[in-house]
Amino acid sequence: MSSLLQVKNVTKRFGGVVANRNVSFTIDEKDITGLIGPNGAGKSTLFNMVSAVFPPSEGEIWFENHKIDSLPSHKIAPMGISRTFQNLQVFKKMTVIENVMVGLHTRTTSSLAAAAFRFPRSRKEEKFIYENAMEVVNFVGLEDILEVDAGNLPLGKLRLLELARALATKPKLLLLDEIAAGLNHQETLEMSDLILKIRDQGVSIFVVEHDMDLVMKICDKIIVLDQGEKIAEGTPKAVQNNQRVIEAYLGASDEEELTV
Ligand SMILES: Nc1ncnc2c1ncn2[C@@H]1O[C@H](COP(=O)(O)OP(=O)(O)OP(=O)(O)O)[C@@H](O)[C@H]1O
Repeated sequence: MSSLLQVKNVTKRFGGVVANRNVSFTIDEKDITGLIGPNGAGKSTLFNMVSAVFPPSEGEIWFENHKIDSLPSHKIAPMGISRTFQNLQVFKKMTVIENVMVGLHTRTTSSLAAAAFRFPRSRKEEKFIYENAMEVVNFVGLEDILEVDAGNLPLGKLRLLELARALATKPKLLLLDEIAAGLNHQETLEMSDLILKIRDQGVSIFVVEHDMDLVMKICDKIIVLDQGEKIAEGTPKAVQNNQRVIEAYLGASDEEELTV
């Protein structure tokens, strides 16, 4: 199996705070890779660097044959990297289908102005965008609420909409930022199945997640951070039995649990 993404000796400093120190790992094709660690371990910082929210202070990030660590986020989306946000980036006054269609504009060439004036070329693009949006809406199971405003949706449906928006650009690498946060048990199970279904379509997935049940169930490989450093990497079982990992979680707050 070849690696799709390589994180090489990445360090991130915020002033005097070292949020990540010398972290290296790879994400392999068609794998689900999880990123876990106690509060403040540096998960969000690492995730944000992989999705080009900000660059590392030191080290490199490679996607396929491209060095992406100093690219802006709008440049990595067309390369095939897409992410969801824990704090949901949906437009509340737009319908479900409109939200997904807006997400697809990054992949088309006409400007928004051209789309607004409905030039012939943009009409063709609009059809393309609509059909692609419908495909992902069906895939995540939101087809019955196409015309409902996002602002009227419960959290479970909003998380599916956020996922649909990220999937619409047909990523090779999908980054999921706490996609199960706030979901009930049944919704979390459905989300796990959906993530596995996405992987079965050939997409590599990188998840940062507090829900250990979900992580242990779906991940092929887990990276564990503690105080900014990678302390373990391996299968869910290996990581769960790793002494350093157990100690890191035992030293963490009561909210954090490694057991499943
Ligand atoms: N913009 C920033 N400026 C200064 N310090 C930061 C910034 N972002 C993160 N940090 C610090 O970097 C460290 C790692 O934070 P980070 O949010 O990446 O951890 P985390 O594992 O995602 O935590 P949590 O599970 O609580 O979300 C923390 O000490 C945090 O206070």
